Amino acid sequence: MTAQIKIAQVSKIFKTPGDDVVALRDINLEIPNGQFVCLLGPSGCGKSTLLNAVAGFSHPTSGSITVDGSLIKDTGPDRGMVFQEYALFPWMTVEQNIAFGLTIQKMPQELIDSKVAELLETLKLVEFRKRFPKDLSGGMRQRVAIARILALNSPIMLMDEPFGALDALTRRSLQDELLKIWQEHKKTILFVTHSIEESIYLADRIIVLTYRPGTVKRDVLVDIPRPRDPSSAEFNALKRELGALVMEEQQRHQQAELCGLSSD
Ligand SMILES: Nc1ncnc2c1ncn2[C@@H]1O[C@H](COP(=O)(O)OP(=O)(O)OP(=O)(O)O)[C@@H](O)[C@H]1O
Repeated sequence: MTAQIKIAQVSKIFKTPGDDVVALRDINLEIPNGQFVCLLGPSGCGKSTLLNAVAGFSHPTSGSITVDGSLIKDTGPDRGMVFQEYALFPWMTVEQNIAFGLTIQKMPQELIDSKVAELLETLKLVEFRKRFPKDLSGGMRQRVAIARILALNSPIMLMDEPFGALDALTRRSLQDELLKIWQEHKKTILFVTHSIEESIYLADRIIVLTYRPGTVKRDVLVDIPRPRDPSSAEFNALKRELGALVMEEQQRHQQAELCGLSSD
């Protein structure tokens, strides 16, 4: 399956009692099939707002988002979302959580069973299949969340800081698994992070956003062969370059907060 996301002149304004918050302004992005794209920027620059608009959870105030030429009006099976907070059903076991979307689609039971068995294998969850989410570590829960999205076979995976709450080792091992899955299943991935290192480790392309309003500050193609070595010179050169860009936005954020405080 193939997909292409086209974001054209997208702006998003949140109306609040005090003020209007311009979260995104005139975002233009074209994401080809199979590209791994990271949205990078400090807190509040609109990363989640943009991802939610692509997911169809909320609508842009102006502009349009299309997938394969069709306007996004709602959520859809072509776009699977993985959140930071492991959105699993607590009353279902691991295998029931993974099977959920397929059951809803009324897939024949033998097909569901074989699909779930394959995903349990891929995500190294076989021995945990009868457990409930509360009896799993954060890393395990996130594996289940990823398996659940893969079960639906969405050509596009939308991921909102999925590894943000994990320790460094678990995070690296899930990043490696995600890269493997992405290469094997040829997904298009839009991945939100505020970790510069994570974005360089994972992405084909990094979109740095400005702080309020969120606009595209830099569109960077990452031309480093995989597997990428975070201690290599080219990795560190890019890290410094992106670090300077993100820092500028971080400072704008702090200044905006200080101005807000002094006007209180
Ligand atoms: N429902 C809402 N109502 C009002 N303002 C909102 C709403 N949702 C987001 N915002 C504002 O829009 C801006 C962008 O928020 P968003 O959550 O997209 O940023 P982010 O880059 O994902 O940040 P973080 O990394 O902290 O999640 C922020 O200033 C935020 O306060």
